[in-house]
Amino acid sequence: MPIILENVSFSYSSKTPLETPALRDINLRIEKGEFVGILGEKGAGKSTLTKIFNGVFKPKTGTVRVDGLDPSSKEAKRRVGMVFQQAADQLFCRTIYEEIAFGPLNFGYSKKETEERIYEVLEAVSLDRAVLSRDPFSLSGGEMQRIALASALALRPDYLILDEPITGLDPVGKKEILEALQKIKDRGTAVITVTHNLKGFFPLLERIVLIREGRIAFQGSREKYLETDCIPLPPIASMMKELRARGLPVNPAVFTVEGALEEILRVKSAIEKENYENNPGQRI
Ligand SMILES: Nc1ncnc2c1ncn2[C@@H]1O[C@H](COP(=O)(O)OP(=O)(O)OP(=O)(O)O)[C@@H](O)[C@H]1O
Repeated sequence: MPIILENVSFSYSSKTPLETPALRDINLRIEKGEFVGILGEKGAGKSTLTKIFNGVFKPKTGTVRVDGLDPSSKEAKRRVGMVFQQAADQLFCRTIYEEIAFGPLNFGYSKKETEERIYEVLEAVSLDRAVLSRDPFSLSGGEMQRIALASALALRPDYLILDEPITGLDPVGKKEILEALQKIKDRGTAVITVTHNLKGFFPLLERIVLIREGRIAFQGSREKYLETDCIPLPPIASMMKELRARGLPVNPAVFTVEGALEEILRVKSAIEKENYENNPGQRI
C-alpha cells in the first residue's frame, strides 16, 4: 500500500495574524520502491511536505495515510524514515554503534536483532564494521550523512524521505550517497528526496513532483517533465533543449553526459550521411 495525501493543506501559525499558508490542496500518492524527486524554488513548500509525510505536521485540511495508517502512529513512524539535510543535527550518541542501535532498541527490538540490523545497514551504505566504535563527529561529511542514512534504515522503513541529502558534500561524498540510495531503492524501499541538485539526482529519479507556491505544479515521469517548460532542469537537459531549439534534431530526454555525447554523435553521423547522399562528390 502507498502513502496517500488527499486535498492536503497546511499553514504555519494557523488561526493567528501571522498565518502563513505553505501547502494547498495537495493530492499525491507514493508507491513502495519508487524513486521520487520533490523539486521547487526556495519557500515552495518542499520541506513542509516531507514533514507531513512522517506526521511531524498535521494537515489543516485533507487526509494523509501511510499504508492506511495515521502517519503519527508508531508503526507509520517506523515505516517512514527521515534523513535531514544537516546529518550532524541528527546524530547525538557517543559511538556509531549506539547511534544506529538507538532506533531499533527504542522500538523494542532485542540486542541480537539490533546488532543484525546494524551490520545489515552498514553494508547497505558501504561502510566497514570498523567504524562502529568511532565517534560520529570524527567522520567526514559524506560518512556522517551515510550514518544518518544507516540509522534511518535500521528500522527497515518502506519509505525513506530525504531533505537535500547531498548538499554541501564533496564529489566523493555525493557519489557515495547517490550509490547508497540507488541500492536502497533497488531493495524495494521508496526513496523520496527534496533536491536542488538535479545534476546528481536526475538520472535516478523515476518520478518528479514540482511544488510551486504550495501547490503541485507538475507530477509525472522525468521524460514528461522535460517536455514541459518547467524549471529547474539539470544542466545536460538544458543543453539538449537549447541544441534542439537551435535546430539540431537531438532527443532532449537525455540524463547523463555519456548519453548526451552518444546522442550528439548519432545526430552528427546522420547529418553527415544525409549530406553525403545529397552531394556524393563532396567532402564533408
Ligand atoms: N516555521 C515556520 N514558520 C512560519 N512560516 C514558515 C516556517 N517554515 C516555513 N515557513 C514558510 O512556509 C513556506 C514553505 O516553506 P518550506 O520551508 O516548506 O519551503 P521549501 O520549499 O522547503 O524551501 P527551501 O528550499 O528554502 O528549504 C514558505 O513561505 C516559508 O517561509
